[in-house]
Amino acid sequence: MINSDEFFVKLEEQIEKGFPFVAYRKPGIDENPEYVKALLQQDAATHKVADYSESGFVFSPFEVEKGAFIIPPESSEEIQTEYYFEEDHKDVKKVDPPFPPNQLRKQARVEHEDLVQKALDTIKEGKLRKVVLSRTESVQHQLKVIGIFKNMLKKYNTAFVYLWFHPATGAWLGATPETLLQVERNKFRTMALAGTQAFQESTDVEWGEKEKEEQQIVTDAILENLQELNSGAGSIKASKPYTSRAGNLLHLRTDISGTFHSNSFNLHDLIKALHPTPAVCGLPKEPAKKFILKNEGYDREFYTGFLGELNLKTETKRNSNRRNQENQAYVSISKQTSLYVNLRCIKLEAGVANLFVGGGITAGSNPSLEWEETVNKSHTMKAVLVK
Ligand SMILES: C=C(O[C@H]1C=CC=C(C(=O)O)[C@@H]1O)C(=O)O
Repeated sequence: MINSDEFFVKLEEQIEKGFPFVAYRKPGIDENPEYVKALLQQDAATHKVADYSESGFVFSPFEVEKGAFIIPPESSEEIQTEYYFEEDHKDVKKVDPPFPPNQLRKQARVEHEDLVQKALDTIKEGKLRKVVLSRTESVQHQLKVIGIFKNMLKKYNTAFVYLWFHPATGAWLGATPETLLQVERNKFRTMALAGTQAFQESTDVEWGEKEKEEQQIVTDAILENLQELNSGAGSIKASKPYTSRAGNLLHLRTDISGTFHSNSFNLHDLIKALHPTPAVCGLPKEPAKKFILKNEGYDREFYTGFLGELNLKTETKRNSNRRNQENQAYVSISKQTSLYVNLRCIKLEAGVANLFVGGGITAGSNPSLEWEETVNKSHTMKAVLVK
């Protein structure tokens, strides 16, 4: 454990040297949200994932076939610090930087609404049931990359918060509420997260039919894909859908977990079965992906890809006996995979932050409400770009 000033200086030094690194904090109060970890690669080499038997921190684009990056622990220094979430930072201010100019915003609105309308027409023709459509927005920012990362850590304690830097990808940051996959031995967990409304003081809210359906499509598709993969072996459980908060937003969420018989378990197959879920792509998967690539009109790059620890050896210290006066601790070492969907993310370029926002379109969608939803989602990122 090093102090946080030293930790952030080390990240800055990596950027100066042009060496890849990732710094991140996992979500959840019971999983020590105050620990921020980093893997600092000791050279500028590019490592790519071949078959997911590798170990390290993986960073995959939406189109996995373009190749996922990995930072391997054996070429990296691992550091850790404590950095606290600040209660008084948790309200997400509606920050609206004066950029892009109004004219461009109007144009962006028209373009997004036209795109949604095109999806609605395709849904009506029966070619798609759901498609997730997104856009990117460029915003000027006053803070340096480390300052933006600190803001994310302070504001979003229930998200997976990260800063990734690689000379081949540039700097990406995010605070994502969505787990793609967690695996320990032959147990796994995932979630179906979809449906959005603005948070207004309470998580005890009603959901419309459109949001319920949009989320149910994600749950059903995940369960179906997992069952096919598992061919009846082991068990898969799903919770009831419930409301989950992510900054200034609320989503509908179903937790899914299961076990595989160890001999039928292959991490790569599991990832292929899940990514991209209809929470970021659509249903049926292939036509939805084609629609996105053909019509969105920009390259998603790493937005709606996934990232996180892959087969990473993790030490957990536990007290062997709480009443033991000597407070003896034992260390258990396990291989962990914790992957998250890259949502609510920013790609930083000199002076400009590119934000990525999208939403699920089904037969019940309304183009202007879909635009509003992307605007609401953009506040998650805009709020960390200012002092
Ligand atoms: C695609 C995004 O969110 C997904 C995750 C949660 C809720 C969503 C929705 O309500 O449409 C999206 O499926 C995004 O934030 O850019």
